[in-house]
Amino acid sequence: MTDFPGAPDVSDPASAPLGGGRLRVLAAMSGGVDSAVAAARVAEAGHEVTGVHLALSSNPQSFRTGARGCCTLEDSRDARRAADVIGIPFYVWDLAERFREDVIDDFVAEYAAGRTPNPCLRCNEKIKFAALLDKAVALGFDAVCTGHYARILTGPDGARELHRAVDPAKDQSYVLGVLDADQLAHAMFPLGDTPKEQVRAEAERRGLAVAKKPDSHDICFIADGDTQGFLEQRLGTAPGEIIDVDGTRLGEHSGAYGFTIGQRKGLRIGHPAADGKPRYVLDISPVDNRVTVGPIEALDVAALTGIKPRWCGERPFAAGAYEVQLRAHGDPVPATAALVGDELRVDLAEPARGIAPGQAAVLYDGTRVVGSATIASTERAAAL
Ligand SMILES: Nc1ncnc2c1ncn2[C@@H]1O[C@H](COP(=O)(O)OP(=O)(O)OP(=O)(O)O)[C@@H](O)[C@H]1O
Repeated sequence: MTDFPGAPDVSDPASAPLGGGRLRVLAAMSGGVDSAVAAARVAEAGHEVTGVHLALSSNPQSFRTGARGCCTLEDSRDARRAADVIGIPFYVWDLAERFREDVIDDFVAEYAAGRTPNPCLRCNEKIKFAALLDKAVALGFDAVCTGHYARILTGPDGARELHRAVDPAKDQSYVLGVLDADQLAHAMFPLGDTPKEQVRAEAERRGLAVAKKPDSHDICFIADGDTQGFLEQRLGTAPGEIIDVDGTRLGEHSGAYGFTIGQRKGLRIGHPAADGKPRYVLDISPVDNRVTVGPIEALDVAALTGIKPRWCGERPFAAGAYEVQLRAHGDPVPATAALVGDELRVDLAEPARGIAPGQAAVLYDGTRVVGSATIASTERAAAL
């Protein structure tokens, strides 16, 4: 039915969440090349596709700083033009209020609490596969299709499973690890089998004007990339101390929230540490507004506890050996994982460096995403 590998065919059960045949699919179109090609593939495979762009900023012009953020007016126009080329109906839905509450306010609150959130994961959890999917299902759509790089495969028992994309540089399964079985049953990721360069070439062949549009950067609502400035605008300044692991005062900061575990650059340390070695952020304490720094080896973590564990797909979790990924672009680490009460305990087979509370610990069994939990605390590999 289609020339493109990974395109969901109407006769392929893995692409047919609700029993097969021609599906009514809502394609989430950001105005970028990935979601345009994803929508085109699903339409070409014979499904009935409607495009929707989400307006996620209440002031889209404010995102226009030259860098590519999300949902500028230009993005919305690009998405509409792509829908026209594909030949599908297109709408803009305003989810700015939900996005502000569930993603931006949460992002600010997490930093204020000394944690390092992942807003893309939060957006998938609360916006794309909650608010958007709920609305889609209520309107009679069978599935939501996005340009995420991940694969949905059918396991030996017939259950749908989330897997890493074949292009490791583009794999987004980490930020989709929060999806439960029901959300997975209504999701389509048609690009998971294709390297990004092929997606661009395909966009060109299909006459999509976004073929050469640059990729969006990490945090779409901070278009200039200045997270520190963004947080300072919302949280103000709160001068406090930077102290060494032994309690020595080394300098000061203008707000503990501006730091991330493992950070080295941007530390205003007035006095060198006693051992003369460079210092890295080890701990952020919003209660006493203190940032603790130490030598690089103090960042090595041997174990962690994750809260709010979620299992991706239908298979129940079983304690055992897995790989765990601890940040969006990090390498997976061999580990054993078990539930202790309602928390996930993960013991790493080798120490991992700079693990920040607030990030997700995503468990993998080979390429399959098993589930995820939010890192709440870590245990150092060696005593200082
Ligand atoms: N404003 C939006 N409106 C509708 N869908 C969106 C929007 N932003 C993101 N998405 C959907 O979520 C997917 C993943 O978002 P992400 O920000 O990672 O985009 P991306 O990988 O740069 O893809 P694209 O090239 O389509 O922008 C997109 O491919 C798209 O399907």
